Amino acid sequence: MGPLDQLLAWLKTKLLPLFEALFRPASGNEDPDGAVPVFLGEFWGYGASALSVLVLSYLLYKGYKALVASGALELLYGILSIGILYLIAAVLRLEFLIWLLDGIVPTLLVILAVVLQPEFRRIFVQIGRQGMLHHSHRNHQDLQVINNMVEACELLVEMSRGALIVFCRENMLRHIVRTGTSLNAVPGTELVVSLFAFDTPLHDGAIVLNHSRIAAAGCILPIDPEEKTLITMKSGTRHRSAMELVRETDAVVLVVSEESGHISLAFDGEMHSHLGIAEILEELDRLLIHKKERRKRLGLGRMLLQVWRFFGENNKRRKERPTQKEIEEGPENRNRTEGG
Ligand SMILES: Nc1ncnc2c1ncn2[C@@H]1O[C@H](COP(=O)(O)OP(=O)(O)OP(=O)(O)O)[C@@H](O)[C@H]1O
Repeated sequence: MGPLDQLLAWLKTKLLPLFEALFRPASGNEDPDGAVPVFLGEFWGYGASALSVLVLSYLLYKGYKALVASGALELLYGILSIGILYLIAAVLRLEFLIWLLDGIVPTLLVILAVVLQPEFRRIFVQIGRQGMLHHSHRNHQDLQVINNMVEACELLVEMSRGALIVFCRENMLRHIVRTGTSLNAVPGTELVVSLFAFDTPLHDGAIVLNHSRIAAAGCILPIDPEEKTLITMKSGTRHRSAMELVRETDAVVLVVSEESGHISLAFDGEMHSHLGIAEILEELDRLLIHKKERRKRLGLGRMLLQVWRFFGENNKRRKERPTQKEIEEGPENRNRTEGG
């Protein structure tokens, strides 16, 4: 008998009786299938209900997070409104309304499924990419790295170059990193400027930052060819791809426009253009740095200084910010108007 056979025989003699004992039905609480562990026998009824509630809560929580991250929260509000309407109709016994809703709701659901197909797609992409059992931890980014990236953006604006800088949060964006050239480099200002400022092979596409390292450069972000919202109609593919990424994932993206020299920040399904540098830094700090670290770093004095700087910059920006009319007219007309 070889050592493997000996091990198997030992496992059989030791473990089999243990398993049999474990899965024997509890006395007085006979389980017809005999599949309930004996030590759980007494509490199985409560345990099963608690487990179901836990699993359901977890699924609802994950579903809600996917909805928020996919920017399709309005969809949930719409469905909830119909549910509330139903409830009111049932409580007040509004027979006609109930009859009407009974007739309309199934058709409405079909129409919703067709019209909101892109939103549904995003929700499922979100769930698929994150995974239901994804461990929730915030991707750590250093304050220094954030400062470096914003500084690099400012330098690139001066050089009239564009850039796409993606910060990962919980989603590590492996599917995006795979499309580029792996770097695993320290994100220094000079390196990022060198990547985007010259027509080298890596200047096209995006860099992806993961745990305060540049995971890859030259990455391709997704683009929805059917996207036709106002922002995307006026923007080129760089801005559209950033929008699509923050709709599908929880990433935060810095976009430097080669054309206009604007630095925009995209996150949570929205693109924020016309932000001041202080506001961008403030937002990145809020979005990417762990709360505990921020609290530690920001003593009361520094926090007041930040608030002061934030509002100062905000006021200055508000004065400089173009009106909706000026945005629609475009930069050439604006300059002409300004010049008289
Ligand atoms: N899907 C994408 N993924 C990554 N990078 C992209 C993608 N689409 C475009 N880019 C980058 O954006 C660059 C400029 O694209 P385009 O001019 O269409 O965008 P834009 O939004 O008008 O930006 P800009 O205001 O800088 O001109 C491309 O050369 C490429 O480097």
